[in-house]
Amino acid sequence: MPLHIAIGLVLCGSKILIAQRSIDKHQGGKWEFPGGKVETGETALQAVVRELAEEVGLALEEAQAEFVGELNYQYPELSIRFSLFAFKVSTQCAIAREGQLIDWVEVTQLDSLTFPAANREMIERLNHFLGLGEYHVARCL
Ligand SMILES: Nc1nc2c([nH]c(=O)n2[C@@H]2O[C@H](COP(=O)(O)OP(=O)(O)OP(=O)(O)O)[C@@H](O)[C@H]2O)c(=O)[nH]1
Ligand SMILES: [Mg+2]
Repeated sequence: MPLHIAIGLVLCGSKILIAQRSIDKHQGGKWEFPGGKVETGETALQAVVRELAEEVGLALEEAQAEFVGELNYQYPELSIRFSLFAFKVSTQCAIAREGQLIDWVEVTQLDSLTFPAANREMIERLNHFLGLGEYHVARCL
């Protein structure tokens, strides 16, 4: 059974909230999107709202979430199913409640930061969700 993780893609204008994973954890020291394990009896949506409150002090409502998608990723040591939810917020009022480093970065700069391997596809899904995917320039006849 894969581990089920709920991820919050918290957007404020063109920026997104990221946090640094503590060094002693799986994929420690890398950047992450806030989120965590879906607990027994909880939906992924309930989990993401809880994790965003616990980790970065955001009081969000389930109704504010926009479902972005699900993705599976197989680390050599761990198989994970991620449920991705976007939240559009109007102020950057997150606080690092677990002593972690947090930052708001341009979505277009995510590619230049070090994330766990699973995040490559997560970022692609996010870009697609935001309409920032690949554009095919129409050729004029
Ligand atoms: N939160 C989060 N986890 C990620 C991301 N990318 C990624 O591979 N993961 C992996 O997904 C799992 C998430 O676990 P977590 O450490 O956030 O779980 P949690 O908040 O419940 O923490 P806990 O272990 O302290 O109770 C980890 O194995 C982590 O390496 C990401 O962007 N955000
Ligand atoms: Mg977490």
